[in-house]
This record gives sequence, C-alpha cells and structure tokens, in this order.
Amino acid sequence: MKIVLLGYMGSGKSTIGKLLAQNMKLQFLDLDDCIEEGEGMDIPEIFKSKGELYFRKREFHYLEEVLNGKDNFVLSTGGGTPCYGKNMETILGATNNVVYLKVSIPGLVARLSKEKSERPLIRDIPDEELPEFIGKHLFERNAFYNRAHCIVVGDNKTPDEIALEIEGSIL
Ligand SMILES: Nc1ncnc2c1ncn2[C@@H]1O[C@H](COP(=O)(O)OP(=O)(O)OP(=O)(O)O)[C@@H](O)[C@H]1O
Ligand SMILES: O=C(O)C1=C[C@@H](O)[C@@H](O)[C@H](O)C1
Ligand SMILES: [Mg+2]
Repeated sequence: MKIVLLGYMGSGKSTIGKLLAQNMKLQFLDLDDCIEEGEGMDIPEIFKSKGELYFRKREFHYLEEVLNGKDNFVLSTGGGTPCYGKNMETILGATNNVVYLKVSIPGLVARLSKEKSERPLIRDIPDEELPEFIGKHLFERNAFYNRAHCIVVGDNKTPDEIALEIEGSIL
C-alpha cells in the first residue's frame, strides 16, 4: 500500500500524513524531510546555496527512491513536487492512491502568513500580497494537483477528520 498526499504549501500534507499513517499502521514519510536528511541541509539552505533547480533535481531523485524502493507508507510530498518534470507521471505510475488535499486561498493565506520563514518561495512575499501570489501560483499548479485520484477538501475540518475522510477513500 502506497498513499501519496499532494497539495499546496500549508495544505496540511505533513500534519495529516502523520495521522493517516498512524491510523493505517503504515510508515510515514515526508519528502521534504527525506531531502533534508539526504542533503544534510534544511530546505531554505538548499535553495540559498544551491538554487531551486538543484533542489528540484534532488527532489525527483528522492521521490523515485521512495516510490521504487519502499512499500506500505504514506508519503507527504512537497508543495511543488507534482508540478515539475516527470514527477506526476512517476507518482501516478507507482500507486492508485494519490490524494489532493485541497484548501481554499483564504485558508492557505491564514495558515501561511504565520509560517513563511521555512518556505523559501513565499518567505519574501509581503503579507498583503500573499492572497494574489497564492491565487496565481495555485492556478498554475492545480492542473497537476487535479490529476490525483481523489480530492479531499481541507477547510474547516480538523486534521483527524481529514485523515479519516482520506482513509475512507483509499482503495
Ligand atoms: N485541518 C487543519 N486545520 C487547521 N490548521 C491546519 C490543518 N492542517 C494543518 N494545519 C496547520 O497548517 C500549517 C501547515 O500544515 P503542514 O505543515 O502540515 O502543511 P504542508 O502541506 O505539509 O506544507 P508544506 O508543503 O510547506 O510542507 C501547520 O501550522 C498546521 O498545524
Ligand atoms: O511549494 C513548493 O514548491 C515547496 C514546498 C515545500 O514543501 C518545499 O518542498 C519547498 O519549500 C518548495
Ligand atoms: Mg510539509
């Protein structure tokens, strides 16, 4: 069993992935953590010292390593993971349980305005510009996220409720 969670930054993939894995007695894997461990640097450091292109290459490497090398896990991806190169094909080729955790623009803004510093793509966006930035970015990324097998809305629900809803949708 391989479950892959997709969604924008702040949609709750890491929070809900952990709960879902516990509930389903599966291993929890967070692709951002795999990258940080493998590279020996945190994500803001990788972006700063090596650039986004390098990050995207390593992201694909760790994605393939997890999907092809492991089984019985919940994988929370990074917000951009499905949107680059062959990543979405690779994910869809590995499992029939790909879930898009969809959160509204105001919902994402409320969460991310408090947590920008660890997220290099938004850390320098002024709060008043966040809604427009996220709206445009999400519009571009939705084409990838919408290829998931299942979409679960994450607004106005607790992480436990969302994890249960996802569990009910797993094949
Ligand atoms: N259902 C929820 N309701 C309210 N807040 C939530 C919910 N799920 C997650 N959060 C909060 O939203 C913030 C972002 O969650 P999280 O880090 O899990 O997102 P993410 O999708 O993994 O983001 P990233 O792609 O940047 O890794 C955290 O502060 C988390 O506690
Ligand atoms: O949305 C994105 O492109 C990113 C999201 C984070 O999970 C990290 O993978 C990184 O900060 C890039
Ligand atoms: Mg995360």
